[in-house]
Amino acid sequence: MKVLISDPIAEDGIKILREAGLEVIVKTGLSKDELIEELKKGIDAIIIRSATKMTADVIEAAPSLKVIARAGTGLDNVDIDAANRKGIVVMNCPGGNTVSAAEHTIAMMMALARNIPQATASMKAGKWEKKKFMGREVNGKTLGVIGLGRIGSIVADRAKGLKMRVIAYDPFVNPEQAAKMGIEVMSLDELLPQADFITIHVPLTKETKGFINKEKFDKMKDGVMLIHCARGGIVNESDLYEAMVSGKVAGAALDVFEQEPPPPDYPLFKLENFICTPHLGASTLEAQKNVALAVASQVVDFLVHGVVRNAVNMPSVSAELLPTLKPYLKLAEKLGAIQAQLAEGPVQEVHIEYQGDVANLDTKPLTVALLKGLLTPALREDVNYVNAPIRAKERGIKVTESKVNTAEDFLNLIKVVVKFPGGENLVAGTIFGKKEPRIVQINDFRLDAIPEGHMLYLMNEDKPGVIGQIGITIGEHGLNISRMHVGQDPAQQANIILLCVDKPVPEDLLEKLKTLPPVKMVKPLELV
Ligand SMILES: NC(=O)C1=CN([C@@H]2O[C@H](COP(=O)(O)OP(=O)(O)OC[C@H]3O[C@@H](n4cnc5c(N)ncnc54)[C@H](O)[C@@H]3O)[C@@H](O)[C@H]2O)C=CC1
Ligand SMILES: O=C(O)CCC(=O)C(=O)O
Repeated sequence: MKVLISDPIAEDGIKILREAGLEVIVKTGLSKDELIEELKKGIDAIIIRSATKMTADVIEAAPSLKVIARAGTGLDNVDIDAANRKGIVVMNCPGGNTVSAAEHTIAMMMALARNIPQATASMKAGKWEKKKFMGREVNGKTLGVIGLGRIGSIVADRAKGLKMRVIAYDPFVNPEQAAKMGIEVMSLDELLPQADFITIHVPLTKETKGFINKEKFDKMKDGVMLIHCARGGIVNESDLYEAMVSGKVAGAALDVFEQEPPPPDYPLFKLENFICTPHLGASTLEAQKNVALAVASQVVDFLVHGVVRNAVNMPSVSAELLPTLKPYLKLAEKLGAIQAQLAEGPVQEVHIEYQGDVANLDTKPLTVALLKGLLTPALREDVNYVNAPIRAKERGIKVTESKVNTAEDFLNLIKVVVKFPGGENLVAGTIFGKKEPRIVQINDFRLDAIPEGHMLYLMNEDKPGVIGQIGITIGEHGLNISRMHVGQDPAQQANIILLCVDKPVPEDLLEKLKTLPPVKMVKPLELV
């Protein structure tokens, strides 16, 4: 078995791979064509960090590749859909570099506040510009943390040690749990004008791409300082440039960039109050040792022992059980994803009831798949089929399960109740035939819906002409409806409609649908 290491990892990891009898080829800094050539030489596993881009065409061109392993967290450089199509396992090792990334953030904040990089450059140029580099204390200042996950929480903890007031925006965290850490969770609109320093720790997703833009800079306090060590693309860098030139932002520290490395004429390089590092958040001896050891032992477990750990696209189930569990795993993950997208606030409790045939199976992997579906909209690649229960626990989500031998009107049923502040939702699904997942209940509404692709969930008054009105509005926005499921609740004189559409639902269509008088509620659901 051959392992290609295409980005530098610590020697300790390479040693583990060799000791397990694997042939290790270390070739870093490859161009795309060189990478494809290497992969064609019978490579079974590739170990990458952030520089190697595993795009669809690279993955397609790799004839024997079985696993893509990320020595670190972020998987935005891997086309997971392309890996799924080829049955390639994608794994990462989240957690190993968390402390390093958090410490780097604090280092950037202090360097920014005290002009350390600029003063170093000035002294090395033979100057002594004591007056020029007047700094600021962080003591007593407000730090706004956007994304209170693993890294954000450690940054918050360290900032409290520096006697800062810490406020946070993260719609998926439990505010009570954050309050125990002395962190006040609030809306972004409340956070932006209050923070003296803002630090970003969200993953790069469809929702967070370009998230920190002109509109957000305009709402920030005058003279705010921004630290960004999460992922390039979250901050709109040309809007940041404008905000710095105008003086709105007094200083910015970036570790990650829209383009890595940035082009030589990169505008932000021209600004004195801009400091930067070349994606060094995880570059410590400790983090690199942690992730190299973790990634190497995961690759050995997979190639030598057939055990999958920390995969983002495959659950850990034995080969014999997998065919029976597979349809239920898919259903459970979709139920979790629907619940996440319907919840009107951070999820606090999940109760899963397995009924009928499915109650007689090992339901542990199903609960894990469900939690993965539930947490993926918030955590993306940072949640996988192994760590989903831990991540749910970390976020203070109470998970309970029960089993019943009979399944109401079905042979099998998975019923999920999710509670969030001020409400709860029930979603139930079944497997029709041997493998077809169906959603059969949402709250009081009975229906029969195939959960897949881009969907729209609407609740409307049950009266003539409404469905036509909705259909016309969707058509006017250029979307094609491929399937429609209607559920009725005569008691409430209301319908729910689940529509499958051919592309993601644009914001303006959602806004337009909300203005139709019979429409009581509308939500997009992504079940790709
Ligand atoms: N600079 C570097 O070398 C490193 C960078 N990273 C980056 O840091 C990111 C964060 O890492 P972790 O803290 O381990 O991830 P995490 O998954 O523990 O935390 C991310 C947090 O962001 C929140 N979130 C998601 N979408 C949001 C939104 N739209 N608005 C507000 N909050 C949102 C989630 O609820 C979660 O609490 C990673 O995704 C990775 O891109 C990670 C390691 C090293
Ligand atoms: O491997 C690195 O240097 C970057 C780490 C990182 O960004 C991650 O783990 O998401």
